[in-house]
Amino acid sequence: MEEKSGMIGKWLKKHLHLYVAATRHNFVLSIRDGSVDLSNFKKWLAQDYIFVREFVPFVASVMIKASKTSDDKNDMEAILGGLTSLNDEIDWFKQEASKWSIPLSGTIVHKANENYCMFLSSLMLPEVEYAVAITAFWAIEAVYQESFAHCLEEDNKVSQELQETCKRWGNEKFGHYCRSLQNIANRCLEKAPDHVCARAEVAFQRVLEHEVEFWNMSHEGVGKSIDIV
Ligand SMILES: Cc1ncc(CNC=O)c(N)n1
Repeated sequence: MEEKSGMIGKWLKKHLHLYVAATRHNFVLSIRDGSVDLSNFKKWLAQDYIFVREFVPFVASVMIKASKTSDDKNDMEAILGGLTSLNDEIDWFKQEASKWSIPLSGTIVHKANENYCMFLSSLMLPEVEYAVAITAFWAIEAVYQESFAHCLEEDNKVSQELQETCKRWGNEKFGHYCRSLQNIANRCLEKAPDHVCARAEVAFQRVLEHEVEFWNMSHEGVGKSIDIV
């Protein structure tokens, strides 16, 4: 009998080092302690805008899988809620980019970003089970929620101009949303056959690895990027 925290609770313990690497990355800690280099922040913002635009069809594909396979109609509605908030999010990125005068069009896609987006595409394939897709979706959201909630803890030294970014993902409402995704994923995993659970666990680890690479990229030069026409 799985303990209350379910399969994901077990994986969070088993892969704690990777989860901490993704949610307490030096880039995140530098935002929290106010030492972040603004040029690194701007690099991250421009790349994340590209990522979120690729994330939208991925979330739509999870919603389609939910509509086809889930036994609980709330799943699709929860995922639809996430999709609609991404609509506001893209507008927010455009406003932030103009505030920082970051030209969004023509941004060179960094290799780590391109790899992450290719991973998202692989999860959109119809043969990828819903339990695998919803686990990856939860993990992607949870990494940002945990990272930016950490930045908002008391005794943080986040600069005034970065407060809004931290609040975007670090707020309690998004935290509640991530917990609802976690519950949906756990319910799916409880019912999934072992080989599907194994695939979901691998997807969870891959998300964490890609998130670490994504944070790393804001430290490196743009050298390792490629042109996407
Ligand atoms: C690289 C990455 N991972 C997770 C998120 C959070 N989800 C949508 O906003 C994000 N924006 N970017």
